[in-house]
Amino acid sequence: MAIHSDSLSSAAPSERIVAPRSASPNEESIERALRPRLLDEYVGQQRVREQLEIFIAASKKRNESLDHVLLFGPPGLGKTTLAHIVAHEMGVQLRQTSGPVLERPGDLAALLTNLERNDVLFIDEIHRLSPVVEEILYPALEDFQIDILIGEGPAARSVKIDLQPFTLVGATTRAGMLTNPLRDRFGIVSRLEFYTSDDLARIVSRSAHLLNVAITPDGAMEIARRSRGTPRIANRLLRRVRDYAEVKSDGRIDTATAGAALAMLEVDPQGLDVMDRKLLEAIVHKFDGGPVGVDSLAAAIGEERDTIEDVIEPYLIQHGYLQRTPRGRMATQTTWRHLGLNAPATGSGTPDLFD
Ligand SMILES: Nc1ncnc2c1ncn2[C@@H]1O[C@H](COP(=O)(O)OP(=O)(O)OP(=O)(O)O)[C@@H](O)[C@H]1O
Ligand SMILES: [Mg+2]
Repeated sequence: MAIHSDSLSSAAPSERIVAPRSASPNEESIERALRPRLLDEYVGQQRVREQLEIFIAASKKRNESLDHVLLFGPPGLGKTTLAHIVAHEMGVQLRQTSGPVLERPGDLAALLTNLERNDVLFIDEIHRLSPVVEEILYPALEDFQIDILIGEGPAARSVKIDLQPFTLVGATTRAGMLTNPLRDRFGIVSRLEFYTSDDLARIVSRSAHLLNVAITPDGAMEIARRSRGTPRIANRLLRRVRDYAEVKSDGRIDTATAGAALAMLEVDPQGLDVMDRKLLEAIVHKFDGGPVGVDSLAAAIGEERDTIEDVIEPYLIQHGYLQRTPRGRMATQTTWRHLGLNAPATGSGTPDLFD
């Protein structure tokens, strides 16, 4: 199966300015610098924030580890950020790993046995844990114990090891790909939503402040509106707009500079970028508006299926540009209009549900 986290960074020619995945080590270090450290600084996601605030306060009061937390939602919405915040608010250390990195049961056992009381173990891309590693995790999550096999062949015996109580924070873009036994072991399951423009404008202003960039509230809103509901994209657009403003004017970002810079970056006023338009145009022009299966679509635009499903599609579906039906993906009236086309009359493949 394709590894979606790599598909974008390796696909330099089609690297999207609004691709939510972090593209480079350089960007990662900037992300770290912009990452809020406390729940209070974490903008938006009010429901998730309120829940965590209560559960964290209660566990601290009882001096217990926080219940295991599953965070899911599209890339760039703040899952890693939230995992770090949980550890910070709990006043404990965070150990970080990811599903594909944990190849053998011993890898996980080593991590688990090194945890200190109430620590947070953060497993990113937890849907990609191998079944043998997942097996080790079950008793660890339930009873803070692991069973490991020592020796080989007939002399092999299983030994129980007690662990310190800890909190697993799992993150995934695909909650549907988690096995039921694993999902059932999370006491707190939080779904992150796309951010509103107001929330993103606050994030842009905060980041601008940290980066020492002068920006007007309107300029921040202009960037926010075109960020596909995603803080990672908002921060990335902010940096590119800053470059533009420094070269083309006095460095200050207002509506006009933001608009001009974003137009240059081919992010349209609705925040859709080249890849979004390519996908929508393929459905409309090559498949008469659909329905078209995701594999055919992937082949038509030269993208991985996973990238379409994880990265491109969720936002388009939520904003009514795309409809997912049992027979495949379909363009909507909004899509035709967005591409400056007249939608075909009802009955020719485009649902009229949206008008
Ligand atoms: N609620 C928030 N408030 C302020 N900034 C945020 C928020 N959420 C995310 N960010 C910013 O967006 C960037 C990306 O967030 P993060 O790395 O946590 O996303 P993610 O959900 O883990 O993505 P992925 O699925 O790719 O791992 C962070 O560096 C942070 O600066
Ligand atoms: Mg992450």
